[in-house]
Amino acid sequence: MCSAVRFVDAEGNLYFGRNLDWECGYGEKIVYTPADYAYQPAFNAEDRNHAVIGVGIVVDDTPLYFDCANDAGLAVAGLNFPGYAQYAEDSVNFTTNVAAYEFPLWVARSFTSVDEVAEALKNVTIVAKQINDQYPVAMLHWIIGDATRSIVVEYTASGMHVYDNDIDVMTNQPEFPVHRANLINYINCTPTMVKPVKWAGAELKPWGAGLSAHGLPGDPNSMSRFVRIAYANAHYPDKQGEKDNVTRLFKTLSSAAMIEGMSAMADGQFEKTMFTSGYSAKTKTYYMATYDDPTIVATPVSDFDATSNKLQTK
Ligand SMILES: C[C@H](CCC(=O)NCCS(=O)(=O)O)[C@H]1CC[C@H]2[C@@H]3[C@H](O)C[C@@H]4C[C@H](O)CC[C@]4(C)[C@H]3C[C@H](O)[C@]12C
Repeated sequence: MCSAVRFVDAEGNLYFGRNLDWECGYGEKIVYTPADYAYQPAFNAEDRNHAVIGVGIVVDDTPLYFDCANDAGLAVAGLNFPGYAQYAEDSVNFTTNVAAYEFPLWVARSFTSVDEVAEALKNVTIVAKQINDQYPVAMLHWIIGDATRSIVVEYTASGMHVYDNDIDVMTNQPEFPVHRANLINYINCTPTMVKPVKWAGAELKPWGAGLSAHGLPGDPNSMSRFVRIAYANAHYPDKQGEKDNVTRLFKTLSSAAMIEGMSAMADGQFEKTMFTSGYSAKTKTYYMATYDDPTIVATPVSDFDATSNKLQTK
């Protein structure tokens, strides 16, 4: 399972992050793609050369991002969507064809805003092409955010779907509209302190804080995590400054984190939050903490050589 969130600080700067929940890692690191890197799109997409930073692996000199952001403050994350995602088997004439493995890179290299991405996606085919035989096509959907808004991109048997994401979170299956509609089941949940009530002759007093959110789902399944992280994100008070907003990012994501032992996958292995990562557009910094080391490591874009044309990792 994975969960993602977007919000802005009191000055309107984007913060965007995700949990990567899986049974194992892929050797992922912070990967920096400088503007002058010679990106060769898999098909006919053009490269508009934004510098990109994010979490991923490098395969055949190509950055395969799990999540990333660019110098314009546009961020994207891929989350599992098996059973629903269905990409085109081959490229389609007169459309921009993008391989699923390069989708986050293509988004972050090419655009400066969510509006621009949404416009371009009207004529995009996402193709089920592998980068090589070692890596199967990952069946994903994506959340894309900037300082103004976020969208969810789902490519299914019925083609491309781009949803306005007015709740600014995402998890896994099912489709975004089902998650969004399911929130209505929880609109009774509020963060207010419950007042004592009288039932017959009895005065019933709350145990303490939190009772007004009774019914908020606590389990790790995707729909429950969506509700929980949406609730956390919607009610977190606005914060000033980098430190408090990075705290907000990691605390909000921790509300949907997977703890080893709570949830086994089909192969019997437990899922856990392998890492939590996120981007601050205010300071152009990528942050990351892993399951085994919760220390949040900050990697500013300025740590890399922007004048080089080589991929750089940390
Ligand atoms: C496993 C990750 C998704 C985690 C997630 O959503 N888990 C949910 C579990 S569940 O189904 O809901 O149970 C996804 C997110 C990004 C994916 C990676 C990126 O797409 C980049 C490459 C793409 C290649 O095609 C495959 C390897 C890969 C390196 C992918 C491996 C894996 O599929 C990743 C790491």
